[in-house]
Amino acid sequence: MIELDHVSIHAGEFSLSDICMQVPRGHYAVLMGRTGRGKTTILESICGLRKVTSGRILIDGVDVTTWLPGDRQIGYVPQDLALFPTLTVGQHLAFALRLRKRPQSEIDERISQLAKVLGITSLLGRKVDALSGGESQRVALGRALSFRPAVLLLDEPLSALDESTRAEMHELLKRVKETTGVTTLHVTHSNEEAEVLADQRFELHDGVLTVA
Ligand SMILES: Nc1ncnc2c1ncn2[C@@H]1O[C@H](COP(=O)(O)OP(=O)(O)OP(=O)(O)O)[C@@H](O)[C@H]1O
Repeated sequence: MIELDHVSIHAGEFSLSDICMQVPRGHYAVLMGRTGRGKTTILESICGLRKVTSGRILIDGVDVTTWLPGDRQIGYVPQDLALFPTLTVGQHLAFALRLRKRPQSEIDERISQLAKVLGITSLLGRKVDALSGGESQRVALGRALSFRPAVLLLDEPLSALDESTRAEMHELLKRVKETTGVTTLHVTHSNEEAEVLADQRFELHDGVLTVA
């Protein structure tokens, strides 16, 4: 479960006040709203990349407001993906598990399982710089899911893709939702995406978050 309890956030001149949100465990929620309204700011606060000035953030009932990002068990796919140019696809899938000092046999098994689910087995040895947009999205999603996070945050993951790749990614995200049951918050501008994927829809307008 993701819970924002009367959260306020300041970023330079921009601020959000008294934001409340609840995404029950296993739900797939989308967050919509016009550009510059603070959707990314909310995701960054949930994963700990941005401090909140008041209120609490809870993950599965635990108050993580002051926790470091790495301790929150959150998988995050940022808008620009932030792939590592010097690492291969396989090393991206292994990254979070190596940080957590998981045994090599477990890492190998997880890489092979994830690559199969994401359809990127043939890319495992490739560097990421020459991947297509859809392939890069799959790698970023794999890196975020690798350590079986409690929560997955997706920031406009499909906006740069062509229509048929987007449709493939919708199917993939639906499969991830069904097979992992990970609680997901997905920022999008696409009504179609919301219709295909969402159990729950939030809209952010002029600093007010509403359930649509
Ligand atoms: N570090 C910062 N300093 C000053 N202003 C900031 C900072 N970070 C974000 N902002 C401002 O906060 C506002 C909200 O930005 P944010 O990226 O959260 O919006 P968004 O709803 O995700 O937009 P988009 O749909 O275009 O991605 C914007 O006006 C942005 O310029």
